[in-house]
Amino acid sequence: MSNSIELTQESYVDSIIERVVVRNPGETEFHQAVREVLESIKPVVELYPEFEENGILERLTEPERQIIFRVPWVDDQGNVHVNRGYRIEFNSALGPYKGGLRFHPTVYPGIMKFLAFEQTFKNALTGRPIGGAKGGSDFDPKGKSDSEVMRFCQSFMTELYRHIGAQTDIPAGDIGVGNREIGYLFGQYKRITNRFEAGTLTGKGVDWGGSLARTEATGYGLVYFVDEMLKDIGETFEGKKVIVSGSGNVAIYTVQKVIELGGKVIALSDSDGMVYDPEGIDLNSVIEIKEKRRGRIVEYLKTHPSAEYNDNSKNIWKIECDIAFPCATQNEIDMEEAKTLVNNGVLVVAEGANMPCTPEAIECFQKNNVLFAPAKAANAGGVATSALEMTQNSMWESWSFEEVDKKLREVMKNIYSSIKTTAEEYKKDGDLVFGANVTAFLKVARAMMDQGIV
Ligand SMILES: NC(=O)C1=CN([C@@H]2O[C@H](COP(=O)(O)OP(=O)(O)OC[C@H]3O[C@@H](n4cnc5c(N)ncnc54)[C@H](OP(=O)(O)O)[C@@H]3O)[C@@H](O)[C@H]2O)C=CC1
Ligand SMILES: O=C(O)CCC(=O)C(=O)O
Repeated sequence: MSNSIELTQESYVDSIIERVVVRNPGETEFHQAVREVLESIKPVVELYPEFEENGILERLTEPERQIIFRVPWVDDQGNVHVNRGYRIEFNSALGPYKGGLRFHPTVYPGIMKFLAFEQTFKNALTGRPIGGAKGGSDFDPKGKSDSEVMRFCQSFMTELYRHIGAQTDIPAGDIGVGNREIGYLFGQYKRITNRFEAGTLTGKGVDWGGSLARTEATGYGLVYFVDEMLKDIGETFEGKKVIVSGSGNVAIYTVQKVIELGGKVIALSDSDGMVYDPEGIDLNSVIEIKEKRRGRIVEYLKTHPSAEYNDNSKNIWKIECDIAFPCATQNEIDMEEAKTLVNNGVLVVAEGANMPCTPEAIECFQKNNVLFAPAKAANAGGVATSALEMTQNSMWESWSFEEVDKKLREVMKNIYSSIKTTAEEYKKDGDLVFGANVTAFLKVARAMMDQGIV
């Protein structure tokens, strides 16, 4: 009897993976994200036949709503351009849809769906009442003037506004969407709706409804998470050699917190290349180049001639380090980079970006006893602080930096301890990928069961 139940349940999970591949042809990142979650929760799904009876996995892998729209805009020379806009409202079992917007030329449905699917589980881990969504456009803000970015954001919001709201769907930033873009998006939302509805977007300017520490939150939260992992093995950041890929929002504030805790960051990158500074990266220069001037990381050499530059950003993983933080984009660490990191004696790999390590790379880290922190847990500090921004908005309050930072630290500590405990309960001690997937899945699945077939 128990054998037959096991067989049925196993084929249920496999059939859902197959179904996702068939129903979403060519969307490889989405297939990858679904496979990663479903394969790891398989033994748990087997324990609860009611999940199959209620079509939980069929519903969990199908977005509740997918919005695709035209975004026309005019450049500074008067030429008309047309981009494509997306909002994937994936799952609202735990609360209103919540997740960032990505503006990058590689954006297509496969990337939007993988991000929105992941966001559903990440948001569940934060302990805040938020569902999962993601959106964006194939628009490339690089090289565009502020006026062009403003006109694009206004056009994007002219369609998006009808789908979002503080109780419905609350977008925020992601790659290519920072404070500037959120400002333009919010301005247009306010103009169209005639409502100053602060809780509709997060990542706002601190003078008009934004939360202190939201800018820093993803990077700081990532480092707080790893600090907990290190504590468990009697270690700290003190004196550790650290590599951080990317040089955007997540990377910059990861570097800032690592330095504060005594670590030494020796390399950073952007999509053109990487810099290696054995003396320790000078963060103020990076902030000036990347955050203020929107320049290229190679410019670091102008003020730091002893640093080295390499025009292949993947080469960053060849540098020997104790802790690696991939904070740029999906699938930036494949098997080859993972093997190099392992051979160089890496102690911890923690994902700041969403899905930066391929499944083969994760397997390589886990087989070689590298402590591995999956994105949906380790980078959840950003969205958790967005939820704190929503709370402040609904209370018409602004909390101090210290207050928000303290809450962020508690959230990261709680995520670490809950996913670690889940892994132990299922005799998978130390497997934080399993712990994160199962903890989040059970929370979302049980809420879906409570709410009926919707
Ligand atoms: N912002 C947030 O709160 C959160 C973000 N994330 C994730 O973190 C990651 C980074 O986001 P964020 O920092 O906000 O984005 P930003 O746009 O601020 O920065 C992205 C950085 O990554 C670099 N980059 C992009 N592609 C590559 C590549 N192929 N190789 C090397 N570098 C690359 C960019 O370089 P260039 O300047 O050349 O474009 C840039 O430095 C994403 O995966 C995002 O989904 C996760 C949780 C929350
Ligand atoms: O703050 C948010 O709502 C979203 C952050 C985000 O996009 C992410 O966690 O990947």
